[in-house]
Amino acid sequence: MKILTGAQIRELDKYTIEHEPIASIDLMERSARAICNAICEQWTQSTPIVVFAGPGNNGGDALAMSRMLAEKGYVVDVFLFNIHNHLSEECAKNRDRIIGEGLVRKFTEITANFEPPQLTEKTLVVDGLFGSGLKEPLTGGFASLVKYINQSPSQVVSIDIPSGLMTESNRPQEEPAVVKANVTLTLHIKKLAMFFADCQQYLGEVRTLDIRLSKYFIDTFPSLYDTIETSYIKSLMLKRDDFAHKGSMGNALLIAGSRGMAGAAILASKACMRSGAGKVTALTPHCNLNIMQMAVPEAICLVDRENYYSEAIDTDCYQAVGIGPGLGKEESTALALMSQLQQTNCPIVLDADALNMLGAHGSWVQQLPNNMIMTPHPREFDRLAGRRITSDYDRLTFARDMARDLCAYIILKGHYSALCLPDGGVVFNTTGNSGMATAGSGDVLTGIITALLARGYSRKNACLMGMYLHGMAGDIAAKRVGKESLIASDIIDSLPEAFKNLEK
Ligand SMILES: NC(=O)C1=CN([C@@H]2O[C@H](COP(=O)(O)OP(=O)(O)OC[C@H]3O[C@@H](n4cnc5c(N)ncnc54)[C@H](OP(=O)(O)O)[C@@H]3O)[C@@H](O)[C@H]2O)[C@H](O)CC1
Ligand SMILES: [K+]
Repeated sequence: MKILTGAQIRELDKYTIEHEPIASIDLMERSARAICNAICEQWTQSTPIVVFAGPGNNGGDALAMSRMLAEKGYVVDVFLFNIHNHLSEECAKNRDRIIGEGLVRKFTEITANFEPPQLTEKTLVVDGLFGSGLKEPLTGGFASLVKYINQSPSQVVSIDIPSGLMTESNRPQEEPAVVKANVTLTLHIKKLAMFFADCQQYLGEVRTLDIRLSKYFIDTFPSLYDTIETSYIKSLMLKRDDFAHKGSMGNALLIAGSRGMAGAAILASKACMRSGAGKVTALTPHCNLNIMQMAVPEAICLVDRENYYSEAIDTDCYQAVGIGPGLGKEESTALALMSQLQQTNCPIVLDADALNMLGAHGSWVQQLPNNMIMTPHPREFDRLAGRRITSDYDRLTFARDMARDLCAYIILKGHYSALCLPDGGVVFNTTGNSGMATAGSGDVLTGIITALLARGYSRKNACLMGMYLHGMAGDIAAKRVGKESLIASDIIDSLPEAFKNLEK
């Protein structure tokens, strides 16, 4: 599903209104009906409802929904904030309708001073103050109201997006004036902010309500942001030739491990073997040779004479190289890495210490050959960026620019891992869970993507499929062992089932 910006959503609204065609007020009626139904599914008529409506169409949605809830027998108190004596056309129409019907218990239009109502544990607050039309952080009276709502013991449902949260960029504020919702009922399309870790505290459970906005517009309108679709990933699956042999299924090399970090090399190599590569070779320090051979007997081992990776090797016989898990940060390792990158012609995945070493030698980042795949977690990325990152949006924007400038594929790992592409596009992954926040999980991803590259997937497809499979295997593992106990090996053990799901 594409993710549209606030400005694009306004165009989508306009397009739907013109081409369905549907009157703007009726589209609001449709949105309000969807919101009303969602609330009725979760809360009964015995729940007293307090609605805070703003002056724009978010407020209009809230007013129309209040009328519908009252028609269904809910006890609803409505507060409409019209401080500047200006309401959007649809908001004003819905104010007149609500007054005309007279079904809500209390309707108050606030033009100056506001005496807040009592909000108890039983109350359900519906937040329809501001939606996608918010222009800047809330201040003054609205900030105080948000604080009042957040300090109350009431459950809160936000319409479209919690009031105070911008649809895209949210800079950190000392005292953020953003509603903390228990449930966010977002209209038709998730907003970009909903994919960021630093916005999750405001969103609660996010439910997307279908309000039948133009499918044609969404399908044809170019968007920078997208999410992975299962059907698309399934369509990418390469078929295994019946006459395949290990030499035709991809020869992958992993440069991983150092003294005390054999585990990273083992996890990456096992994941690589489990992801379809015909042959996996691990280049690892001599001190790790025995443990490697015992733990991953399927892999071939090449050894470095030092206790760390110290020398670049010839990679002409490999179809993909993954570098970084557990590599350490010796200066000679960093030099070997740069020399390896210059002399390797096949696709390369850079992870963990490979990224940390690039971050430590700031100017090296700009010297990277084109088409690198990088899989940083937030801290690794911030080191690579070499400047202070202020928010998840800031990080994503910087990663997008970097992917374009370096012609690279950057996977920003997180709950919704984001693949930033050389053409400026971003694709969010939708599989995975918090149990995967565990040591070695990233090494597994490196192994998977390296295998997929060796198998013959393009860089973009290997990244998409790798993120998706990694998350799906994590989800399968979480079902089996639970999120608390999940370890990286469980993700590898679940890869066969994840692959089988894609073949269905
Ligand atoms: N396609 C859809 O998803 C549909 C969405 N709908 C709903 O409409 C809102 C968006 O409505 P819009 O009127 O564009 O915007 P808002 O209601 O969010 O807010 C606009 C008003 O807020 C004022 N404003 C903006 N920033 C601030 C601020 N920092 N402090 C105070 N006031 C602010 C703004 O005032 P201006 O003077 O700047 O104009 C407006 O008065 C969307 O979220 C959905 O809920 C439709 O119902 C149907 C389809
Ligand atoms: K809202």
